[in-house]
Amino acid sequence: MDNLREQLHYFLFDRDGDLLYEIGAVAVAYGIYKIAYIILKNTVFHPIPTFPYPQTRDENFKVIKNALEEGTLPKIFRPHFFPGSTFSNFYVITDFEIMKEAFSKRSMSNRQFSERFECTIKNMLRRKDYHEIAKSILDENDQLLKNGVGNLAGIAEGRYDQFHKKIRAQWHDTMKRLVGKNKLAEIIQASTENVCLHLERLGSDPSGIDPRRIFMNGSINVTSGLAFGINYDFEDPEFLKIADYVDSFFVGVLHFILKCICNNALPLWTLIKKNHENHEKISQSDFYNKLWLKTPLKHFEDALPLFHSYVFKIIKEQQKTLDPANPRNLLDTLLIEASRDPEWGYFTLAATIVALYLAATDTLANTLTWLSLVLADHPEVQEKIYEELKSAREKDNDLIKENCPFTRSVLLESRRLNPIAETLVHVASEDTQVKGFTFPNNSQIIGSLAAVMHDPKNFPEPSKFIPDRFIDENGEFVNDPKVCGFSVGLRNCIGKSLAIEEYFAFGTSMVENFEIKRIAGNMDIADHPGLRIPKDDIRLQFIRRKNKA
Ligand code: HEM
Repeated sequence: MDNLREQLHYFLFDRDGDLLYEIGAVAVAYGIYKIAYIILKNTVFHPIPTFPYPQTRDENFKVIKNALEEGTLPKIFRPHFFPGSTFSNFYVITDFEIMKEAFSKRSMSNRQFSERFECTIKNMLRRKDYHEIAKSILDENDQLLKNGVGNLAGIAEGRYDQFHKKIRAQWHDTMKRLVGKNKLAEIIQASTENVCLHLERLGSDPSGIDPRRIFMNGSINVTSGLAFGINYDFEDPEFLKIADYVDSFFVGVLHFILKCICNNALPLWTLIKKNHENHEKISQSDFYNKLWLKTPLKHFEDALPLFHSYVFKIIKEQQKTLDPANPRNLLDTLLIEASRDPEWGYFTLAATIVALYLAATDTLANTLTWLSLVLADHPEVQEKIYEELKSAREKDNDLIKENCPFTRSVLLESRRLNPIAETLVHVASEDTQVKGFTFPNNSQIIGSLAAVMHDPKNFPEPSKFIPDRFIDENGEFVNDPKVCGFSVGLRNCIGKSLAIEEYFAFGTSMVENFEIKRIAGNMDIADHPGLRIPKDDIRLQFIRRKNKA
């Protein structure tokens, strides 16, 4: 013991040399070792390679396509958006089987949502006097008002938990009920007629139009039909208001998501704002809001109370005639649920309906716009569809899908050739094994649907438009699940079957009623940060057919 004490004394005080220097040297060596360890672990020894994944969809698609052609696209990779992402826990899956297995797991079916996300939303609601708005419209004794804001994770947010499953179940129940009563077909038919009316009015102009706005309106109207049972005329001032809210949301939604991500990712939590007399705490969210104040984020945050107020007014109206035994539309179903489940607060309910408007609009409008472009380039395909629809109608005036194999093949091929979106971000809620690889807890995962649909292993000559790609030797249409534009698994697109119905109805009426000609633009992809969509210089002419089918 004495020996040890002596040795320590010698080491610290008696020998030559500067102790601080030595401690410093050890610390630096340890630091270098740690950095080298992290770099090597995340590069050379990481089981998943990094790969470029540009932000804008035009660049992104180019990179993915090239890699698929060269056979160099990894089945899973970590995107290098910027150098630091080598160390991030972000993954992109490009292989269909891996994606299917991953997204069928509950632990891989969450969205990003956290206490900080909730705070961002709460702060926004506070700034907008949201509670006062709801109070001024809804009745004082309204159960919805008593429930408060409710669960802040709407239909496209939050964990894959009991509440999320309930929302999905209620949506699908409503759909089934409406299909059973033939209501859904009526709603879509009414919108289809409106779409054709406007294509004729505006699209016959020889200089052509970008038809997106008309398709967007068609989709907005279907959502209004489902949610509230209202079929608007596209020029109705109430309808124009909704279309305006939807537009404002699109201008700002990416900024809002960016703000939530910054809030979630950065360590900064509360700042102290000093003003002359007192110290006031401001949250990180308020701080970013000040930075973003004059940007499109403002459009988003300003549109939110307006859009929600609109929903509150309809709620108040609809409650007067609500029959709990006989829900007429989605809003009725949700109001009945809110009367027994306090998680359904006024924010949850309005946000769910607004999310459906948003999710349904841009996606479907651009899918239809790609279809119109493809058809414009292939007049012979238009004619073949036209003839098929004509004879299908002769058999049965209601268009029975089974009688239209070629049409269905073309519709599916256009969706395959022109995928609109990748999946939203999925978040792992625990370490999860998928085909031998462990996605760590909290990792974020995107499924590249474009990669699956353009992989030559899944679809030979994937860049070619092959109209009868999905017709078998007996002339029957055969669906292929690898055309997976609605994603796969537990968190796939909730509106998939509705979108397919709308796409069929709008697409077939377009060909039955018009010859489509391209006047300007091409198939180039816009430099959009979220969706893979045509550029806005496209112009198409819709010439009314003389012998309508
Ligand atoms: C052609 C049209 C559409 C396409 C290509 C499309 C595609 C997608 C995709 C790729 C996702 C992400 C799935 C994932 O992260 O795994 C999604 C989610 C979603 N879609 Fe669609 N969609 C379309 C139309 C619609 C329609 C018409 C509605 C509703 C009326 C809708 C409602 C939603 C909702 C609510 C989500 C979020 C689901 C969740 O987080 O649980 N979509 N959609």
